[in-house]
Amino acid sequence: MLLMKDIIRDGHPTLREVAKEVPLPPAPADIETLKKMEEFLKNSQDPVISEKYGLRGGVGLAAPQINVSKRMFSMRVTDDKGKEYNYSFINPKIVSHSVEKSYLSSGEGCLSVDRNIPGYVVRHARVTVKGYNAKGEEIKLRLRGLPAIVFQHELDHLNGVMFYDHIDPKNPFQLKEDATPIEN
Ligand SMILES: CC(C)(C)[C@H](NC(=O)Nc1cc(F)cc(F)c1)C(=O)N(CC(=O)NO)CC1CCCC1
Ligand SMILES: [Zn+2]
Repeated sequence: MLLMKDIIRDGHPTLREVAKEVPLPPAPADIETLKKMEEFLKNSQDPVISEKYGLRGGVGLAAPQINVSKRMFSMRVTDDKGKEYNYSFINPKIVSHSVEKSYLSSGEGCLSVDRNIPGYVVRHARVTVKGYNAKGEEIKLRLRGLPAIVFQHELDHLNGVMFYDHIDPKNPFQLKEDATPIEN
């Protein structure tokens, strides 16, 4: 099982690489990697297992964070209506997005960043996304709220972008046009 020691931290060059497209249908090794990422998120959200192994409660994990520079990530998050989004994406893309913006009112963190970085990360409020699952089937979803934020945060990792790249150090809590806060 993946542990926190398997997650590379800010400063590791892989986090700044543009990850490579995954050939389809996915190879067994890639499917195995995705399964381990899904398992990590599940374990990290389990009160007993996360406590026993010291896992931070993760809602998303991108392959570059375990030093695999490939375009895939897993997300495991519930929206404000209690709908679960447990998806692993291979070669994910945003195909369209809203003009409106939103942000986590508590700011963002990252499993690969061991310090608090205050500030708002303004993202698209709604995104239409597509990718492939571990079976190589196309997935197309419309996301909003926390699932939309998680998708965009994980996609950034595939492009070598960290959440704090979006924060203006001179005015970290500045809000461009009326962005909608997502409370958590
Ligand atoms: C880094 C950590 C704080 C563990 C973060 N968890 C998180 O934000 N949980 C959360 C947020 C809510 F808004 C409501 C709720 F119920 C739980 C996380 O997993 N990630 C994943 C990550 O680092 N992926 O690379 C960071 C999140 C920041 C915004 C989206 C993902
Ligand atoms: Zn992250």
